[in-house]
Amino acid sequence: MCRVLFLFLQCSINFMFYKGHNIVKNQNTDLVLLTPLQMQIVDKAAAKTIPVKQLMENAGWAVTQEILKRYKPCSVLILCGPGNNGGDGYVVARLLAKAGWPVCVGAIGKPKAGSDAEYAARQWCGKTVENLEAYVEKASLVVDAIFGAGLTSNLDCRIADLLRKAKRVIAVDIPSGIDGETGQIKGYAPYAELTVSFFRAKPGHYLLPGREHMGVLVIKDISILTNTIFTIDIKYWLNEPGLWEIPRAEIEDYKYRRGAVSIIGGSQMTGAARLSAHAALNMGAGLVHILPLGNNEIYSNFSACLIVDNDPLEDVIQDKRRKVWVCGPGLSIKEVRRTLPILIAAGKKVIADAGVFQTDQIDMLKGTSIITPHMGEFKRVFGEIIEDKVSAARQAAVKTGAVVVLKGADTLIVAPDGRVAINQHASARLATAGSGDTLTGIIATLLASGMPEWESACAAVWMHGEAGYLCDHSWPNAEMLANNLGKARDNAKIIKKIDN
Ligand SMILES: NC(=O)C1=CN([C@@H]2O[C@H](COP(=O)(O)OP(=O)(O)OC[C@H]3O[C@@H](n4cnc5c(N)ncnc54)[C@H](O)[C@@H]3O)[C@@H](O)[C@H]2O)[C@@H](O)CC1
Ligand SMILES: Nc1ncnc2c1ncn2[C@@H]1O[C@H](COP(=O)(O)OP(=O)(O)O)[C@@H](O)[C@H]1O
Ligand SMILES: [K+]
Repeated sequence: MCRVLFLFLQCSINFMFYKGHNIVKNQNTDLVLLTPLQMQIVDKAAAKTIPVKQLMENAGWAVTQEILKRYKPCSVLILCGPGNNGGDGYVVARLLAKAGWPVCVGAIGKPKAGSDAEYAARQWCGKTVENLEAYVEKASLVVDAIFGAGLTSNLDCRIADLLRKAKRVIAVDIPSGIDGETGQIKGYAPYAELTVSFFRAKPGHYLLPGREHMGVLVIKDISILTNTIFTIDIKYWLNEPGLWEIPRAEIEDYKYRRGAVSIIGGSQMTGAARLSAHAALNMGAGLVHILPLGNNEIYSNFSACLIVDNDPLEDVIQDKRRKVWVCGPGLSIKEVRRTLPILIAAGKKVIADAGVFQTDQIDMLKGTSIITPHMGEFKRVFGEIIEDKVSAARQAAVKTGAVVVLKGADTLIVAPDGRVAINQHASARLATAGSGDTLTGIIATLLASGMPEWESACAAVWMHGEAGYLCDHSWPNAEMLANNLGKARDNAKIIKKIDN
C-alpha cells in the first residue's frame, strides 16, 4: 500500500513539475509521412525551384555519403531501374567509383529518352555488366535502385530472383517491391541492411511487413523546401513526441480537473479492470473509480487509492464530473450489453476494449470515443481485411465515429477524419496478457485530463511503448508482466524524453 501511495505521490509530483498547455502540434513537419503520390506532388513542386537533375544528384550524393560512412571499400553492384530511382543509382555508381570503389552497374530496363534518369545514366562512364546473376552473387554489396516510389505492380519474377541472390542490400528510397503507402510486399522485396530515403519517410517505411525490410532507415535532406508540405492534405504521421503534448499539472489543478477515470469492473475476470486502474493511478489520474458488477471485495482490497462504487451504474453516471469511462477489460458480453449502452446514452467518453469485441455488432460501438482492438478482435467485429489495414481501420473509424487504436507491433491510431499515426515505439515484450488493459488505463487518464481523443490515444500508445522499454531495461531477464508496466513507468524519465 505504501508503495502504491509513494508511486501515486511520485506521479503527482512529476505532473506538478511540468507546466504548460495541451497544445496539439500536429503541424510538426518532421513527423509527417508522405504517401508516394504526395511525394510526387512534392517532387513536382520542388522541381519548380531546383531542377530534377539536381535533386537526383543530391539524392545519389546522400546515399553515397551513408555508404561511405558505414562500409569499407568493397565490390558493389548497382542495380538501376528505368525510372528516377534508377537515376539515383547511376549517380551513386559515379560517386562511389570517384571515391575509388570497384563499382559496376546492372541496368534493369532502359530510362526513357530525354528523361532525367537517362541523363544520369549517360554520366556513368564505368562498367555496365550483362550477366547479372553472376555479378549479384559475387558483389559484396548490392545497391537496389530498381524501383522506389513508382512501383505500380508486383515485382517481376526475374528481378525477384536476382535480388534473392544478393548477400547484402542497400536500398535507395525503399527496397524494391514494397508498397510505399501500405508497407505491403508486392511479390517479393529484399531485406536491406540500410535504406536511404529522401525528404520525408513514407508510411510503408514503418508499416509491417515493410518495416522489417528497411534495416537502418535514414531520411536525408536533398534541398526540398519544407514549405512544399503545406500545400498537401497530410494524413499520416509517425507517432512520436511532438505530434502531441501531454497536459502538465497547473497550480490551480484539483483532482477532477486533473481527470477522473471510471472503470467497469467485471464480476468474473477482475484482473483486467484492476490493471487498467493500476495504470491510471500510476499515470497520475485525479481519481480512479471501479464500478464492480460483482465481486466487490476483490476490488475494495486492491488499493487504498482506488475508489470502489457501491451504487448502481444508473445512479453513478449522474455525476457529471466523471466523464471518462473504460468499458470492456474483463467483461463478458452480457456485462458489456448491460453497461455500454447506458454509458453511451449518458454521453460519457467511453474507451471500449476487450470484452466489447466479442461480437460482430458494429452498431454497439457507435458513440464510443476510442476503441482499442488487436487484429484478432478487429477482424471479429469488422471482418477480414480486404485491402490493407490502414484502409480497414479508417473505414472502422468512419463506421463507429470512434478513434481506432489497432494494436500490434505497428499500432495504428486512426481518427474518423482520416488522420493516421503509426507507432513503432514499442518493445515486443509488450505482447503479454494484460498489457492492453494497461494501455487502456493510460489512454483513459490522458483523455480525462482534457486531451482530445486522437492525441490521447497517440500519446498513450507511445508512453505504453516507453514503459515497455523501461521494463526491458529494469528486468532484462525476467518475464514481462503487465503490472510491471505500471511499476516501470517512471514519469519523470518519460516526460524528460518527451520534452527532448
Ligand atoms: N522526382 C524527383 O524529383 C526525385 C525522385 N527521386 C527518386 O525517384 C524515385 C521515383 O521515381 P519514378 O517515379 O521514376 O519511379 P521509379 O523509379 O520507382 O520507377 C518508375 C518506372 O518503373 C516502371 N515500373 C513501375 N512498376 C513496375 C513493375 N512492377 N515492373 C516493371 N516496371 C515498373 C514505371 O513504368 C516507370 O517507368 C524515388 O523513389 C527516388 O528514388 C530522387 O531522384 C529525388 C528527386
Ligand atoms: N510484437 C509486439 N511489439 C510491440 N508491441 C506489441 C507487440 N505485440 C503486442 N504489442 C502490444 O501489446 C499490447 C497487447 O494488447 P492486448 O493484445 O489487448 O493484450 P491484453 O488483451 O492481454 O491486455 C498492445 O498495446 C500491443 O500493441
Ligand atoms: K529501391
